[in-house]
Amino acid sequence: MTAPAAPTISREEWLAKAQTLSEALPYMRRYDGKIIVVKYGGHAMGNPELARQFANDIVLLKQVGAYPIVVHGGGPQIGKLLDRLQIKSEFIDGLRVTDKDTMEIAEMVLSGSINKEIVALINDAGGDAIGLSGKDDDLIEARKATRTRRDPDSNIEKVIDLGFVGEPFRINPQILHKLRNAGFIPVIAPIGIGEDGQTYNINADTAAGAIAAAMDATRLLLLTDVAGFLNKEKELVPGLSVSAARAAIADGTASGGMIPKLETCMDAVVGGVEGAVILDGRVPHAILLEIFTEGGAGTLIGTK
Ligand SMILES: Nc1ncnc2c1ncn2[C@@H]1O[C@H](COP(=O)(O)OP(=O)(O)O)[C@@H](O)[C@H]1O
Ligand SMILES: CC(=O)N[C@@H](CCC(=O)OP(=O)(O)O)C(=O)O
Repeated sequence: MTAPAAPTISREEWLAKAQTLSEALPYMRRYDGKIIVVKYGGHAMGNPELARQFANDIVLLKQVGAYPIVVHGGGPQIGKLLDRLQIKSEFIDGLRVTDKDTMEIAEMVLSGSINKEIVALINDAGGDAIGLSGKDDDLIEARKATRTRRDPDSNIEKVIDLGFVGEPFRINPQILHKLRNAGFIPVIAPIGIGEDGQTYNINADTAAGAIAAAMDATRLLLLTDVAGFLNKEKELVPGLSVSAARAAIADGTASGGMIPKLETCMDAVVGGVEGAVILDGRVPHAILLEIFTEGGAGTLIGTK
């Protein structure tokens, strides 16, 4: 693709910007050579201006020497198409129960329209983005995920069938290293491939966490539509230990989509990622605020 035409700027305007840029540069070198996995949630994608800023920020990370990898969701967009087709959808612990028809729609939406929309946005911002799903070069090998529930009457633990919901069991990151060396920004749809060739629908947070751990990422950022993890009083919690995150799931403070987010962050930091952060994709330049400022943004899940 040809690079977008660069706008022109007057000498005076440029001098003002250059001053700010040269002052900001030392802070921006902080992630030089580091891998940052950014999960871009379906809810965070709604606003075109914020989407354009998101793409600019990803390109900026690349330009200051980091290797950004985007893993995207698209839950609301899958939901809309299912509604139009009058296919009912149910969530258990934040996971969409996925039958054969739902799997087909989820793959079309994730690997098709959404993946290409994000690729185009990043390319428009001047990056070299390339779209992949977990099927490309067997990037995400998955197997069937299950959840259990304790029956309150019998007190017996029952297995719940989620259909074609997958969980990653092996990441083959070679393609991501090759793309890094070639200067590309990967944009990954959370679709997995089973050993038997079955297609699996993977929660995008889970997919991002598995990629971050396999790539030894420095940061995993989960962009969503809330300020971060909120406590019972609905206040933002800036930092959470792994044990506190586990307790929040057990006592119900975290519910729905927050459950896979916290599970992902816990797995990522235990798996060696330095910091995993849940942050508000509705805030302008949320990624840059988190990456470059001392206090960061959102909720940081750490090992302590
Ligand atoms: N303790 C909590 N703090 C913040 N959000 C929570 C909490 N518990 C449940 N949630 C829900 O989790 C949602 C985020 O998950 P989800 O809808 O899956 O986002 P995304 O599409 O960005 O992945 C929030 O919008 C909120 O409704
Ligand atoms: C198994 C499962 O729940 N898969 C998700 C995949 C997309 C996703 O996770 O999108 P968000 O991050 O925007 O919610 C789904 O079908 O909605």
